[in-house]
Amino acid sequence: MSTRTPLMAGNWKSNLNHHEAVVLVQKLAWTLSDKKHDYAKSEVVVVPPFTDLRSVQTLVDGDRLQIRYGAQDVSQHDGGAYTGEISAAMLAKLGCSYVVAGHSERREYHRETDEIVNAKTVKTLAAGMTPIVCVGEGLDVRQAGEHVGYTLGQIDGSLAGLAAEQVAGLVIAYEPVWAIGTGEVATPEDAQEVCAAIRGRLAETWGDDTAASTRILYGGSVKAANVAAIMAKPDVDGALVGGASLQAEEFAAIARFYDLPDLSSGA
Ligand SMILES: O=C[C@H](O)COP(=O)(O)O
Repeated sequence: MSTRTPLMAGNWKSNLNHHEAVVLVQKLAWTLSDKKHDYAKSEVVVVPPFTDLRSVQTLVDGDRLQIRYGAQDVSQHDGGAYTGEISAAMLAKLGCSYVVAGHSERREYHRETDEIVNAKTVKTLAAGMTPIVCVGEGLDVRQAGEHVGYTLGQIDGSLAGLAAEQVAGLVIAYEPVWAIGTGEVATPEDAQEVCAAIRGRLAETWGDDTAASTRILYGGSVKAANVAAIMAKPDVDGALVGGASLQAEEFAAIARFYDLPDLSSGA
């Protein structure tokens, strides 16, 4: 039986100022508390913009919330003369538990290569935080039937040179680009196919024990209405949620996937 604690991470992207961030985290915490959310059944993480992190830290620490938080990106450099960059040490000091590395929007709009994602992953680990390394194919690759090989190539490049214990502790998010923000959700079988292939590649490269420990998330138009069916798949350990994480009730329901019916089975 899997010992991987499910993880629900809400990537707010470039949404919500620091006042709005406080309101959303308060509502989320209250909703989860009201429903007696079991954090052992799913870990809940918010990933706000950099400008919100200090406010979220103050709220989480002050109210001793069990919600964790992370950053959407990190510099590949240690600090110094890199205007606009935020170093891993700065994020660790703010109490971040997680850092997203190589989200498809960074890969596409900021030309982040696997080498850059690898450097960011290494910096995140060195600073004592957990990387959420994103991979996933675009529509053209999917239509060509090359989605598995393409995604495994991103895994090889993004995780190159890491030790087995580092890979065991990090998180991978499989996000098919064609399903992000489009309302077009991959089927649970689509998600399982690629997540299982990723776990297989981890086993080949770092061994079975490592592969059994690494958490693999699915991302792309996840909502309360579809999360239970996706989470029923054996190699899917959680979700990286975009739009639906901006609404406290909806994200709380996603976090509580274990109480939702799996609508795909007709339940
Ligand atoms: O990081 C989150 C993903 O890009 C998914 O976004 P979405 O849930 O809005 O499709």
